[in-house]
Amino acid sequence: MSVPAIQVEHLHKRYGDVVAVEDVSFEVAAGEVLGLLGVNGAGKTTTVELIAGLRTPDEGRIRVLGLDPRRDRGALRQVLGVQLQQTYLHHALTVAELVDLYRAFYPDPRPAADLLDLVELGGHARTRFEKLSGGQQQRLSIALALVGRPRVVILDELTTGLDPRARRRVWAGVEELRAETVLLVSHSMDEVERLCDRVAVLDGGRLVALDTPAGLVARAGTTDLEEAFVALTGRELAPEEDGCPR
Ligand SMILES: Nc1ncnc2c1ncn2[C@@H]1O[C@H](COP(=O)(O)OP(=O)(O)OP(=O)(O)O)[C@@H](O)[C@H]1O
Repeated sequence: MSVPAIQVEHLHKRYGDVVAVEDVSFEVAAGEVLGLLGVNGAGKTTTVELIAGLRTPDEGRIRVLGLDPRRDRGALRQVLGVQLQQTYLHHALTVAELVDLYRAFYPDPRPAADLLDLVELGGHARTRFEKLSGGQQQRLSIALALVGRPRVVILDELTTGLDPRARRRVWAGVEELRAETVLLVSHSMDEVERLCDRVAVLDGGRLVALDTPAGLVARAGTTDLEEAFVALTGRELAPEEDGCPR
């Protein structure tokens, strides 16, 4: 078997008295799409920020394509693409200007036109970021995560707050990344069912289950993933947490 793209071993992270991540271990195979599913505060964002080298673990070992995210930051930046929850993009720049800015960071960036086509923003190259809709801003942040042809992509809250049509367009874009390894943070059952090979269920900072969507359903003895999630965590995802307005 090939070396995993991401290895996380016995990861711990606290913020003061708050235990955000507690003894979490998992691996993501090269080419796999792994979902991180959990309610607000489950530790998903902290976990991916640790993997991206944006935070330092209190304990534990992380490797991304064999690189240590803190020690090998420069090398990691060339192989990892990250779309995190908050965007810190310059609101007065246009879509094309932002893409060009990001392209300058990489030796062999994707062509700007290909990126904008992938996220269906080709017609908005001259639009300022602040004038884009929420869904368009989200799609641009995904395009920017892919500029450097990353081998590993982290997508956090991919479609939260988007309408159903925008969600489907974003999902279609992610499905085109099949050659890459993807770590996808989500609140949404239909999103992980559609996109993920396996799903890691986090609750209270702990990994409570890791399996295929069908495997989680079988293990919980339920009929669907939503029921399996409730059975595994004792919690329900609130309607506003699943990214799909009702
Ligand atoms: N910078 C911080 N300082 C203090 N506590 C934090 C910080 N970031 C996160 N936490 C706490 O750590 C815990 C895990 O938060 P985290 O954001 O990782 O969860 P999450 O599963 O990503 O939640 P959400 O779905 O709301 O983004 C929560 O209790 C949160 O309040």
